Amino acid sequence: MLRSIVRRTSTTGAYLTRRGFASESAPDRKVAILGAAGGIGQPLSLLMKLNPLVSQLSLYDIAGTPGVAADVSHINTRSQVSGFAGDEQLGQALEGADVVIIPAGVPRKPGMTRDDLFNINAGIVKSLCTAIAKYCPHALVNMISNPVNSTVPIAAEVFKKAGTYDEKRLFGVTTLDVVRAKTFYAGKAKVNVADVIVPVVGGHAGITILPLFSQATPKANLGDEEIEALTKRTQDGGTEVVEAKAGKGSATLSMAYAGAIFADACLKGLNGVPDVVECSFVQSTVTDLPFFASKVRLGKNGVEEVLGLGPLSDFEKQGLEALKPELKSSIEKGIKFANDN
Ligand SMILES: NC(=O)c1ccc[n+]([C@@H]2O[C@H](COP(=O)([O-])OP(=O)(O)OC[C@H]3O[C@@H](n4cnc5c(N)ncnc54)[C@H](O)[C@@H]3O)[C@@H](O)[C@H]2O)c1
Ligand SMILES: O=C(O)C[C@H](O)C(=O)O
Repeated sequence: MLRSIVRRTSTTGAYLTRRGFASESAPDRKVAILGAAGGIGQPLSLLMKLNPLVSQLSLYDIAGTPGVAADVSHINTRSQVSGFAGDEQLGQALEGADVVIIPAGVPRKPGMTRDDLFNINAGIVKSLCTAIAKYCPHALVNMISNPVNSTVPIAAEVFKKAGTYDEKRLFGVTTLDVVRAKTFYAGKAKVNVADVIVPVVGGHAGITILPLFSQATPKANLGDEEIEALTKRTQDGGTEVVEAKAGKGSATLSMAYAGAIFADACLKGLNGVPDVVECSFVQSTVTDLPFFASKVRLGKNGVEEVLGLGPLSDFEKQGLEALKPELKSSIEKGIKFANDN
């Protein structure tokens, strides 16, 4: 009976009734956002408040979250919103969370690399992950804070030390690379952007971002130079925004969108929706590197399957070999930091 009036939408993953309201049958899910008062955190809080799969939305930052939470809480959607500020409230913010999204930390200014953020963000991520291990060790962790190529290995080491590490539950969010690759490809190939699928593999910084345009659909007859330009633009997408913002930070709105897409996919997987596949930077055996971004099938326990790369063009094969040394050293830097500090 319930089945006949409830449908799952493929675009939002929402459980909707015929009238479009969130169904009571969607299980309760708590989502916590750490860094919720920031440039990404605020629009991401808004987008997660709009997601009918969320029943409890917990907004944490060092300051400013009571205001963000009061504001967002007036939106007439399913979730109950709470704001938490300061160290002493972090435990409460995390307790019982199914998904924790982390956009906490400093963003780039023009002229900086993501690795230049390491000194500040590594410590922030380490302390937040220590609290996750204590208060919600089974949550799926969506790491947005840069440099993702190092912050994910830091998180893994923190969880290992705490005895809570489960490689199926830790994700570096690389969805913005996919979002950009889709947009830029659609523009060049003159196809409907809503139809475009492009995997992006590797990591999340410069040349470690490797879009696989040879696998893009709908197919288009783009020449080598066009593919090279699209690849470079995708790799430099973050820098394009940093420069345009001229000192006022990096991508926030497109990142909030991408973060909301990825968190929604995690929630769908937890809820048992089949065939939920997104690219993410995860523990991996796809290459000889311990962490690598590729397509991942999401399920009730997080990562259900890390999918392989599929056939690569010669240009992509070269890109794959070229990215490995940088990605390896960023991973090692994260592991070393977590073990030395
Ligand atoms: N993965 C990606 O694709 C991607 C995309 C864009 C930005 N980022 C990264 O996301 C991070 C945040 O970017 P932003 O533009 O939102 O920055 P922001 O400075 O606007 O916001 C960061 C927020 O984190 C908070 N914060 C700092 N320390 C904290 C702590 N210990 N606990 C909780 N919150 C804390 C700050 O108070 C602030 O509100 C940066 O590291 C940026 O490089 C990643
Ligand atoms: O570029 C940045 O510093 C932020 C983020 O990683 C992005 O890709 O936009």
